Amino acid sequence: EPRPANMVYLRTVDPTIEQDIRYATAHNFTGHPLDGYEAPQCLLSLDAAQALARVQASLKAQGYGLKVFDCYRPARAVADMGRFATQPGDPRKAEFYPRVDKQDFWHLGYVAKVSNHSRGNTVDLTLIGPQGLPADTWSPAASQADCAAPYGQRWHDGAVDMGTGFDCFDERAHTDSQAITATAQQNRERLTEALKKEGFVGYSKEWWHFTYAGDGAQKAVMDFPITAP
Ligand SMILES: C[C@@H](N)C(=O)N[C@H](C)C(=O)O
Ligand SMILES: [Zn+2]
Repeated sequence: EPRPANMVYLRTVDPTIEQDIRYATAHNFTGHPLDGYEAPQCLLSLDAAQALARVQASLKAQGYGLKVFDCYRPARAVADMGRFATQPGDPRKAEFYPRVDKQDFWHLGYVAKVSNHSRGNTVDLTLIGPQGLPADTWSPAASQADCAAPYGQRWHDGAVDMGTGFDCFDERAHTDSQAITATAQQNRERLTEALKKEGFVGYSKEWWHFTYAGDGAQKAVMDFPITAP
């Protein structure tokens, strides 16, 4: 399956949006790079990428910015997540899902059987800002800190305090959670408001997950691999 012409590299639309494509690395809830991520690149539909660039511009005017963790996700990567749940081993449980069994990700709403990410209009992202601690450099030997631990104690991804880390499968990651600090609640609101103005719809179970609804039509699921430009 070739890459459709309307699926573009976000870097070519807005090189100022930071990228840390976790599923191209082992620093994600499965502990391995996912099938189909041959390069750490954010691909999105042109409409979604241009809308995200407008969000970035509006956040920059406020002294903030975006960092994306996942964009287009090949269907084979979604299948890889499904296989992970059926196989023994939890190499990254202590960081990403210390209070949840991996078999429960689907019914709890943390992972989709068919993901909108595979339609090219959905993005996982966070907010960069002046109060953010500098990003740590990850290696497989890095110790695992609970993704819902207080801001100073969990993995520093370069973002401001969002209440939890990315892909933290925990009730504190629910967008409207009251079990996080007032600062983290304000940061979630700033991120959500900026995205909403440009047509992105959030997700109640994951503060980082947004789908661009501005172009209306439901898109087809795709499975071409993510490769270097
Ligand atoms: C796995 C997580 N990053 C995510 O995107 N979850 C939603 C529900 C999905 O899989 O589409
Ligand atoms: Zn997502």
